[in-house]
This record gives sequence, structure tokens and C-alpha cells, in this order.
Amino acid sequence: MTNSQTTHPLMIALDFQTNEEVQNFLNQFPHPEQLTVKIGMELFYRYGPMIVTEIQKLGCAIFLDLKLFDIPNTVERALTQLGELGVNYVTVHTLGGSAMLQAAKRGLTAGAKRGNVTVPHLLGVTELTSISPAGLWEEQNCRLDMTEQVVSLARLAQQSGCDGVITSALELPALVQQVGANFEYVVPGIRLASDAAGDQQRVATPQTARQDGATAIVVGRPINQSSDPVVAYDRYDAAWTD
Ligand SMILES: O=C(O)c1cc(=O)[nH]c(=O)n1[C@@H]1O[C@H](COP(=O)(O)O)[C@@H](O)[C@H]1O
Repeated sequence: MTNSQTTHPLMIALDFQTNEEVQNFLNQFPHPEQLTVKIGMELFYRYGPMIVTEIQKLGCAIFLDLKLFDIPNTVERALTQLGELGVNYVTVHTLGGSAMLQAAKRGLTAGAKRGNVTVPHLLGVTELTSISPAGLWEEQNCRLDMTEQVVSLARLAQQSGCDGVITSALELPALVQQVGANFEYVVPGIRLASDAAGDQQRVATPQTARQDGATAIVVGRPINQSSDPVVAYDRYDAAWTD
């Protein structure tokens, strides 16, 4: 178990139901040890930490995306458990507030020490990329516009010890200007023009995300549902480096 490997800025979301599907998917890649993959709730709720160990055996860097959101004490204790696993990134919701974010960092640091691994990067989810500006206004009753809200949450994350945030690409120019370039901006809701957006509301191409300041992008269905995942991955990778 280690998390000292180099991470890749194109992160693949392993949104699969079973370990068998994951292994079939990853086995198609000639160099899985060069991949950074995201394990989410779907797999973790089925297998627990065992799924992390299984994928670590292939040498992949791991983004463990469980989006914790609870009182500070609970989050601190949960992240102590996750910090031990030797993953590279974990997520929490910034809407949990500064006390929760600081507790998350403390827990992660304690867990990493216990597991004798590097402290994973703590990423704060701002407003999900599936939320539209209308949804922010009508359902969350938020009276800031989307960009102001995301910038505000990113500032909170930075002041509370997060290493970066999850954001859509649309807010990146404001984030880089107002929160700064010395912070990680990990961007899902990424689509090439030819691919369907699905339930994503705030979408951009890999090129736009990179040019506007993304430090990494997350791509799921266009790669994990593709009939040729390696070709799909290469298309997104080429567009990112374009
Ligand atoms: O934290 C995330 O990774 C995340 C945050 C967010 O705001 N939007 C978002 O789509 N994600 C994740 O990014 C992935 C996007 O998947 P696709 O829409 O299939 O590319 C999914 O695994 C989501 O859980």
C-alpha cells in the first residue's frame, strides 16, 4: 500500500457496480500503473476498503470520492479511517463548513500517520456540476450567483486547510483570479462536443478546462461506458494536452 506514485491529470471515474467490471475495464489498458482512477460510493458501499486494495494492486493512483458531509467529530473520525488507506485524494462537501473542513484535515493527517503513508490531498466539493444556476436559486434558495457561490466556498475550503476544490469549468476564471493559482482545481462535467452531457448541467471540454486553470479533470461515462475505453481515454487525454 502506497500513495507516493505520480498522479495523472485525467482521472477516470470507475462508476461500476462490481469489482469484476472494474478489473475487465482496467485490464484493457496497457499501463494501468499510469492511470489515476476515482472510486466512488457505488463501489465503496459494496466492497469497503477492499476495493481500494484491489485497485492499488494494479498500481493505479486512487481518488477516493465519498463526499463526506456530517458534523465535525464524525467527519474527523471517518477520515482517520480513510487516511490510512494510502489513497491520493479524498473529497468532502465544503457546505459542511469551516469546522468540518478543519476536522477533515485533522482526521486525514492522523490516519495517514497511523498508516505510514503520505497525507492524501483533501478536495472540497463546491456546487455539484449537476446543479444549474436555476437550481441554485430555486432549490437551495442561494442569493449569490453560481460563480460567487463557488468562489465563496472555495475561499472557505482554502482557509480551512483543503488542498483544492471540485468545481465545474465555468467558474475557473473567477476562481483563479480570486482564490489564486496556488490551489488545486479538479473539474468533472467534462465532455468532448460529440459526447452526451447526461445529467451534467455545467459542462466544458478538456481544452477549455485546462486553458482556464483546471489542474485535473474527471471523466466518467464517455470512457467507462465506451465500447473502446482505451481509444476514448486517449481522445480525452489528447484534448487535455492539446
Ligand atoms: O466529486 C466528484 O467527482 C464530482 C463532483 C461534481 O460536482 N460532479 C461530478 O460529476 N462528480 C463526479 O464526477 C464523475 C462524472 O462522471 P461523468 O458525468 O460520467 O463524466 C462522477 O463520478 C461524479 O460522481
